[in-house]
Amino acid sequence: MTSAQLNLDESPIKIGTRLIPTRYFLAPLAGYTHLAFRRVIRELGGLGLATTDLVLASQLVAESQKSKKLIETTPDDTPLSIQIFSGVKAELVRAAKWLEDRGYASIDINMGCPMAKINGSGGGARLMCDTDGACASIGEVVNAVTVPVTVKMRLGWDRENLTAPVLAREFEKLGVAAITIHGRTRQQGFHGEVDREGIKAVVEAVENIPVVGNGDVRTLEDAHQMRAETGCQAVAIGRGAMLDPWIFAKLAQVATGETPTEPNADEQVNFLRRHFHYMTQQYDDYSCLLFRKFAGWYGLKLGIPDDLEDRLRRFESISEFDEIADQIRARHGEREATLPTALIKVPNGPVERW
Ligand SMILES: Cc1cc2nc3c(=O)[nH]c(=O)nc-3n(C[C@H](O)[C@H](O)[C@H](O)COP(=O)(O)O)c2cc1C
Repeated sequence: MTSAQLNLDESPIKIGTRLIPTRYFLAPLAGYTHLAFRRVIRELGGLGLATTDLVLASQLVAESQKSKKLIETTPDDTPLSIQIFSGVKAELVRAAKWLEDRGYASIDINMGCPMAKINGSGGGARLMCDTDGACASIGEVVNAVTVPVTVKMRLGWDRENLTAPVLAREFEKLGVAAITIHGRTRQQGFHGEVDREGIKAVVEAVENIPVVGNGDVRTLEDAHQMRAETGCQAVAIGRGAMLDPWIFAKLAQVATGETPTEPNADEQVNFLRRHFHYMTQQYDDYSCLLFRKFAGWYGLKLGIPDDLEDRLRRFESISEFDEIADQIRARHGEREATLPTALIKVPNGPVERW
C-alpha cells in the first residue's frame, strides 16, 4: 500500500517551534551518524530531522575533543538535533544550556541506550526505571532552555515495566516537543520483533506532541506501515539508512506521488566517494579507520564485489580508497553475496550492543 492509499499526512511537521520538511528522520547511530554521513544523506534529498550520535553531557561542557567532533556541523546540515545523555540531572541541564548558547537549534535526550556502561551510571534506558527522577531531569532541562527539547526512549526496561506511555504523557506536560520511541524494551536489546502496539500505546498516551516511531524500518513499505499501524506522525530510520541511503529520497518521491527511482551505478559509486570525501574533511587520515565499518552495510546496495568490500574493510590510506572506488566502478555489480554483511555478523556486530 502506498502512502496515498494509506492516507498518510505527508506535510511538513512541527517540532516545537521548528518546521521539519519531511516526516522521515535519521535515527542516531553512534559511530556512524557523524557529519559526513548526515551531509551525504541530505544531498540525496528527503531527510527530515537528523540527530547526532549520543554525546556525554559532562564531556560536552568540558569541551572534550571527541564531543566537539560529534557536534560539528555545517550550514547544509540542517535541521539537526544534538543528542545528550547523562545520569546526572545537573549535567544534562548544563549541557543543554551550553548547546543553546552556541546556537544549536534543538536538543534530544537519550533515554533508550541499553549499554551497560551507560546504564550503570544512571543514563540511557536506566532513566526509564525511575519515572519521578526522569521527570525531574527532563523538566529542568526544558525550563533551562528555549529551544525544543525531545526525548528518545524504548518501550520500557522490560515487559513488566513498560513505562514509555506514562513517561511520554508526563514529558508532554513538562513541555517536551516530541518523543521518539524505539519499539523494544531495554531487555530485548536488538532481539525480537518491534512491538508496534507498544508504539501505538505511546501515540495514544500523548495529547498533541508528535511521536516518532522507530525500529526495523528497512523499506518504504515498512515506513508507511509503521505510520499506518501506530498512528505515529513521523518515522526515524537508523540501520535502514545505511542499508539503503536512498530510502529518504524515495520516501519523498512517494510522498509527492512520484514513482521512486533507484540510483544507477555512477550515483552509487559517487555516493561512496562523497561520503568518504566529507569524512576526510573532518578526520583526515583517521577517516580510513572510521569508514571501514560502513563497508558491510553498503556492500549489497552499492553493488560492491565481495573481494572489494573486504578490502574496504581493511584499507589504510586515502589513495587506497580511491583505487578501490575506481575498481568498484569498473566491476560494479560483480557480487555473489546476496545479504548485507553487517546483518550476517549479528549477534557479534555493533548491533548486538545497541
Ligand atoms: C550502531 C548503533 C548505534 C546506535 N547509537 C545510538 C545513539 O547514539 N543514540 C540513540 O538514541 N540510539 C542509538 N542507537 C539506536 C537507534 O537510534 C535505533 O533506535 C535502533 O537502531 C532501532 O532503529 P533501526 O532499526 O532503524 O536501526 C544505535 C543503534 C545502533 C545499531
